[in-house]
Amino acid sequence: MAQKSNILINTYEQGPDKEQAVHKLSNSLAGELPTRNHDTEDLLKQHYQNIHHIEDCEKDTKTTWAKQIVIPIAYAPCVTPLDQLNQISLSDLKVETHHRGSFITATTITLPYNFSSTVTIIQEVSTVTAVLVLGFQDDTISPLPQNSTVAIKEPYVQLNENSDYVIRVDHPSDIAVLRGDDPAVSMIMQFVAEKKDIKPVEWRSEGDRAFLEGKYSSAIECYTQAIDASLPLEETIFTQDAYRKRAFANLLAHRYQAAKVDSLSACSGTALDAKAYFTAGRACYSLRSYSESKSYLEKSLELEPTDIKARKELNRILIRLDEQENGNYDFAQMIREQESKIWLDHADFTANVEVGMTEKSGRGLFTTKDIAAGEILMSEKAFCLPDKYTGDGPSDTVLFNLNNNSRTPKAAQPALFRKLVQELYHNPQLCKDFFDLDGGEYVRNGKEGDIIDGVPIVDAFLVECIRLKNCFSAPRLSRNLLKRDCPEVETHLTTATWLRASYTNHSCVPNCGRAFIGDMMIVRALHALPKGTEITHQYIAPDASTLFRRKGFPTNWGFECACRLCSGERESPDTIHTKRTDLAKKIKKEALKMAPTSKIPIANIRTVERMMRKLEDLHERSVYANLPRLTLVHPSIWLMEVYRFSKNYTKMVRYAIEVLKNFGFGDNIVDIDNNNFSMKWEGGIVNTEAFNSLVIAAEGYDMLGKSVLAEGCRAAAKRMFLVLAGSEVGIERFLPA
Ligand SMILES: C[S@@+](CC[C@H](N)C(=O)[O-])C[C@H]1O[C@@H](n2cnc3c(N)ncnc32)[C@H](O)[C@@H]1O
Repeated sequence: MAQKSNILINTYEQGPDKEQAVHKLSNSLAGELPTRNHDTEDLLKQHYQNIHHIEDCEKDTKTTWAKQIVIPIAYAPCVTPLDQLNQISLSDLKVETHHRGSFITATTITLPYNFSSTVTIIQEVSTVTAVLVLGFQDDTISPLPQNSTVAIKEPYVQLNENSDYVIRVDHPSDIAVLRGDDPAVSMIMQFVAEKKDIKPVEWRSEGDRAFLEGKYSSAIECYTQAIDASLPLEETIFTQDAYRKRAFANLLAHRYQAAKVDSLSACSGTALDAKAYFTAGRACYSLRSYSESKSYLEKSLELEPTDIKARKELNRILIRLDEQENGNYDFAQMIREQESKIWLDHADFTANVEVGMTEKSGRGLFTTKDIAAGEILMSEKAFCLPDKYTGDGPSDTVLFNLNNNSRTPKAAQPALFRKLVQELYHNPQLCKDFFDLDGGEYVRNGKEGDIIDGVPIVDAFLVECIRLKNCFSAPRLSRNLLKRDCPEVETHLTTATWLRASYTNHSCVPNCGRAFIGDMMIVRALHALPKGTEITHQYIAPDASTLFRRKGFPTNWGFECACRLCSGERESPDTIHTKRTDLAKKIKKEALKMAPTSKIPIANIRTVERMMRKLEDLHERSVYANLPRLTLVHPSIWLMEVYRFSKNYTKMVRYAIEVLKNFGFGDNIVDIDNNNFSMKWEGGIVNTEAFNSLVIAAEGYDMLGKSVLAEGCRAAAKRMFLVLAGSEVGIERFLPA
C-alpha cells in the first residue's frame, strides 16, 4: 500500500517484498519461541493506529489505495477433528511452525482491522495476547467481531518485526468462531439467563419472532431447539410445524440443502404438505435440480390445484428444463436480463459434450453427437463470478503469490480467489465438482471438501492453483466487443470460473468459440464437428510470434502447444521466425504508428505495402500454405482501414480479404470469375478483427456493385457473429444490410 508521509505507517500493510524478507528471517528461526518485546498495550495501540490509518485512507478520495493481498508459502489445512487435537497455550507457539496435532482457543479483544487482510488481537484466559491474521475474507459476514471466541486448529506462527509474531490462518476450515455478535448466540444466552426450563413452544415463538425480524440464523437455531426439546411421539404435529418453519427460514438464509431436507421432514400426509412441497421445490430450484424441483411442485399442486404461486413456479421450472434438455434459450430475454444483473437465472445445457481422456492433454471435452456449424455445444452458468469488470487502468487490489512470485494485474483475480474460498466454505455440496478440476502440480491432502467439525475442508492454496489454471476473462456482454461504429458499449472484463468449460483444452486454431451474456457462457462450434471430436478453444488469443507463444504456454499452463499452427510453424527455422518477427516489429514501429485516417501520406502507404510484401516473402509456401500468417494481420488491417478512409473500395476490399487469408481462411476466398465467395472455416481463426473485415468487405463489394460477393461476406459475418456474440440478437446493428 502506498504510504502518506503525514500519517502513521500502517504496520499491517507490509507489502510482498517485506513479507518475503520477513518470511526468510522467520525461516531462519524456525522452531524457536519468539522473543516477546511488545505487551498487550503496545499491540492494541498499534492495532487502532492501523484502523485509523485505513479510515483516513478511505476518506482521501484523491488517492487510490491498493489492497495488496499476499499468499504465503503453501501449507496444508488441518484435517483432524477438534476433539482429537490437544489444546496448547499461546505461550507455547513457536516461530515458523505448524503446530500439528494441537489447537488454541482465545477471545478477540479488539474491533477487526479489515483491508488487505483481516487482523485482530486475541487473548487467552491467561492474558497472553497475540495478533491474528486471516488470509481469507467473507463478504457475507463482517469478520471476527470483538468478543468472539476462536479455536484455531494447528496454528501457524510467523515472525513479525512489528508485533513479535503473528498467528496466520489461511484456510477457513482451520478456525472456528463463536461470534460475539451472533444474534442467535446472544439471544439464546439471554433467553437461558431469564428462564431455566424452556418449553418447545417457547422456543418456537422465539423462532417466529426472530424470523419476523429477518434474523434467519437465530430463527433456525430456535426452531432447532424446539425440535430437539419436543417429545418423540406425542408432538408429531408440533415438530412437523417446526420443521416447516425451519425449512422456510433455511430457504431465506440460502441454506438450500437444509431447506429441502426440513420440508420433506415436515410432510404429514395432510393438506399442509402443499406448503412443504412448495418450499422443497424452491430449494431444489436454487440447487439447480430442476427435475426434482418439478416433482415437488407437481405434488404441491395436486394438493392445492388453485395455488397461483405454485403454478407460476412450475412454469418457471418448465422453461429451465427446456433449456437444460434442449438448449432452447430466449437470448433476447437473456440480454435484457443482464442489463440489470450479472448473475442470470438460466439452466446449463451440456448434453452435447462429455468429459473424456485425450492422448496428450489429460482430460478434455468431446462431442456426444454430430454438431453443425454454429450449433450450441454447451451453455453454462458461472460457478463463481465476481462483479468486478475493469479496464486496463491500475488495479485497486493486487494478489501476490509467494509460491510462484506472481502478481495479478486485474482486480477481478483476487476477488475471484476470495469469492471461491467463501463459496466453497459455505456450500460444501459444491466442493466435489470444483476440486475435481486441474490444479497442476499442487500436492493435495485428499480430504478437500470432506466435512470435519461441521465445515468442509477448503485448502485455500489449492483453490488458487485451480483458479490460475481454469479461470476465464469475460465481458458482461460479448456482443459489445464487436463494437465497430457502435459507441455506446462498455468492454471491461471480469475473471470467473465455469466448471464444465474448464475441461476444454487449448488450441491456437480452435474449433469452437465462447461468448458471454452476464454470467452465462455460450459455446458454439465454428464448423461441423463429427461425434467424438475433442473440442478446443483459445485460452488466450495467440501472439503473432510463434517463438513468444512457445515460451508462454509452459510458463502459464504447464504444456507445450502442439496445435496445427504451433506444430506447423516448427517446420520453419527459428532464424526465419526471428527475421519475420523483427520485420513485423519494424513495420509496426515505423509505419503503423499513425492511426489510419484519410490524411496518411501516400508515400507512407506505399512503404507499408512494400514492407508487407517483404514480410509475405518471408513465409515459406511449404510451411504456410494452409496456416494463418499472424505477423501479417496487423499491416493488412491497417491498409484496409486506410483505404476505407480514402474510399478506395477496390483496395479496401483487397486488404479485407488479405486479413481473412492471414487469419487462415484460405488463399482462394474470392473467385471473381465465378462471382463466388467461400472461406475455409477449418483452420481459420474467428475473432473480432476477422468479423470486422467481413463487414468492411461486404460494404466494399456493395460500393463496387458486386452484390453477390457482398452477400457472401454478410453470410460469413453472420456465422461469425453467432459464435462471437452467442446469439444473433441485435446483429442488424453490427452488420448493416
Ligand atoms: C483448464 S485445464 C483443461 C483440462 C485438463 N486437461 C484436465 O485434465 O482437467 C488446463 C490444463 O490442461 C492441459 N492442457 C490444455 N491444453 C493443452 C494442450 N493443447 N496440450 C497439452 N496440455 C493441455 C494443461 O495441463 C493445462 O494446464
